[in-house]
Amino acid sequence: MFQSCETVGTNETHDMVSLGKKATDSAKAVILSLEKLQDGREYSLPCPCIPPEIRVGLSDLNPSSVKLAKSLVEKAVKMHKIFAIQGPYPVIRAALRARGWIEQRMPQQVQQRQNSDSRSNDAEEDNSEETEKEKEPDRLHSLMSRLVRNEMVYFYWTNRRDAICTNSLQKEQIVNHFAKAGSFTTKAGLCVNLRKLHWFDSADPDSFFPRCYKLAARDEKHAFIEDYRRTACTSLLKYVVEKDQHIQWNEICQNFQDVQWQKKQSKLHCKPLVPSETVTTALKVCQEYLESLEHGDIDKSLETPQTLTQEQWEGFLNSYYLVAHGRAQIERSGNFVSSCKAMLQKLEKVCPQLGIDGTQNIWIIKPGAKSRGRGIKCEKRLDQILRLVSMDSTFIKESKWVVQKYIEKPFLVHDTKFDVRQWFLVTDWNPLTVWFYKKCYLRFSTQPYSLDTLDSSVHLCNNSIQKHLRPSHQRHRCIPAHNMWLDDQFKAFLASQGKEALWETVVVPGMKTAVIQALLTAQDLIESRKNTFELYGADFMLDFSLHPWLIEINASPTMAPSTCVTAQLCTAVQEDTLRVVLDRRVDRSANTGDFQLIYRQAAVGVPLYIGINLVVEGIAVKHSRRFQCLLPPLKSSQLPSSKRCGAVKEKEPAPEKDKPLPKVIQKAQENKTSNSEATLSPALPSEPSISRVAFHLPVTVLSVDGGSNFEHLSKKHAEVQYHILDMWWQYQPLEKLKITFFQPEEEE
Ligand SMILES: Nc1ncnc2c1ncn2[C@@H]1O[C@H](COP(=O)(O)OP(=O)(O)OP(=O)(O)O)[C@@H](O)[C@H]1O
Repeated sequence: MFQSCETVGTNETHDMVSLGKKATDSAKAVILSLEKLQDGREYSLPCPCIPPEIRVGLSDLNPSSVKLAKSLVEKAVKMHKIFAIQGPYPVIRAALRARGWIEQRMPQQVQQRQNSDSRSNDAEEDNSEETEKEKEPDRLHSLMSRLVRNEMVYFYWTNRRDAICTNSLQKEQIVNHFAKAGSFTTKAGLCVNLRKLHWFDSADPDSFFPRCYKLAARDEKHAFIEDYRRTACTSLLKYVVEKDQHIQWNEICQNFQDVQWQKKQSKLHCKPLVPSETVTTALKVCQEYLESLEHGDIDKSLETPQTLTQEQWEGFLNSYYLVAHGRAQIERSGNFVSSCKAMLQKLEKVCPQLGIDGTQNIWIIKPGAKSRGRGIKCEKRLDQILRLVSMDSTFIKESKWVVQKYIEKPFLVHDTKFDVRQWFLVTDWNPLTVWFYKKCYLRFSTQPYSLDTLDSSVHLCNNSIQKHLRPSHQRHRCIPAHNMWLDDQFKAFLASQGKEALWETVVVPGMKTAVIQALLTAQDLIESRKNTFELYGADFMLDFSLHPWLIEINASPTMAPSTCVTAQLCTAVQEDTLRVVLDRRVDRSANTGDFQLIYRQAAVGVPLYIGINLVVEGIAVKHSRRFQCLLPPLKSSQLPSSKRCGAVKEKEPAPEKDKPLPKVIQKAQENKTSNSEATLSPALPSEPSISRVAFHLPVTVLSVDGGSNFEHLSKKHAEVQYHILDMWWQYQPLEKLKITFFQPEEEE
């Protein structure tokens, strides 16, 4: 289970020693528990890390072993301790067995399917060696597995949700995947969902998630092109400012008769000159963008010509490429330095991502639902980006490609790029309950960071890519050959730079906030189920000021002990997950290891069910004859006395389609004002008939209190709104929902 490292520095050696010790300790613990087992005092079973000599072999299966197996099975069945695992998770298996659980083997096909699968998690990176070890027969466990083959499984750990049939799950069965998590565990899902953040939090997703577009959607493609062009403008301004600083520095060098500099200068003079209008155009576009953010463009008529025509944009981008990628010079660029600086300062206040943009306008193009760096490419020219996705044959089929702004100025360790793998655990979606792992690890690139090449070996830090590459000779020797660091090693590095405090004040809080915000935006879409939990692996990058940027969230993050770093941390995170989801169920004060509860929503009370499905109360819009309700009316006598009201106006029921519509009381009162309000009191949120509620109100909904996902509320007719109510009720039962209607203009 614990593999040796290719190169281990002092720290790693220490880690391995402690790991080795851990393994021996756990073997000793198992021997002890086996000894206890003989006395019949404690039930605990050997785990796969036990040396073969103490494993129970076939010859050991004498009548007394069989008797022992039977009694253990009997006890496990009585205590509902039967588990099943799909995928290479020896740590989970060992930890469950140590708790007295007995495994029911999953059918062979389910186990095999995992290997051929290529979904959006990165679990397939897991080493086959572990799987081989798993196959090593352990006769006593095999016997017990056979004995429990017809028992109900109480704990499933799989690396894919569809490995088990979730429809037939009993309430008390625990599973490690929620349904519909793709809304934030796929690149396209995260890209789309984070835009809804304003409904849940005042935070701006642009402050922690690099802007991202789904290229297959026409409007998104258009938005991307606009973004690309605007970024070319800001990048040009940055270039002018940085160039000036560079020249100033070179002048200092020149004073010291730096020959190297002179050589470079002469080379530079051979480069083409780009007209200074390129900079004035960029400044103009930026100015207009600033005005549009302040809605200064709102009164412009649609006929007002755009800043640049398509052809002018092409001309501008060509000049920009010559400067930023070809290192051409800009005519009299020195004259624009102060205006470029001033414009960038203004933009900084309103564009939270200006800091991660460099001068090159690089974007990273990712297939929507793949993992381990497959199909990812960095590009810097607009035409190349668009051509890449449109020419790729998979693009036509795969409508989920996303293009994301590349973080051009990451925080580097000894000039090497890295990203951070951070785990978190969700144990409930309603109320949302999130556990953050206190430990994480860094994954380095094998090559020194440079924007002169856009090769994956430099820019993608996935272990599945980097493990095949030989580390560059230029890379600093502090970075180990296995390309990983524990968070503690990074903290030590920060300390050496005088930045130690930033880990606790900037990096960790930033990662926690990003995780919570990503989950909040997905909450309404996830199928919540009690006795379900899910461990996720979020990837972050740090910018030059150590601010974390969320790159993606993986369901079923890899647990492969591929290096000494992952061997240590993946083992720990799996054991701690079981502490949270199993030990804490029976003892609220149980040790949760390195998991820290960081978010728990206030519990949402389920309204008392009083036999009524839905109550609509409120003040009808003026001219209530136009109020049409498609719900079947209740006869007055059917109403509870408190709800009977002379003003109730019963409408013709809508023709029934396939199933009976819910009972609804509609209570409306005439009102003299043109505004109107209605309060809806939902019944049990699980009541399926809620989804049939439909209102046809010729009104515009102005505001909704207590709501969550009301994206479409500005739409004119409330038919759209019933769809929203439908979604909302499923996940967030509220006692009251107040909707303010606006009286529309009278129809002719
Ligand atoms: N916007 C970005 N800016 C800079 N680097 C990025 C960006 N997005 C991704 N990367 C780099 O590319 C790598 C792969 O990206 P990403 O995690 O999105 O892909 P993946 O194939 O799902 O990887 P995994 O399965 O390991 O999570 C990241 O680990 C990171 O090093």
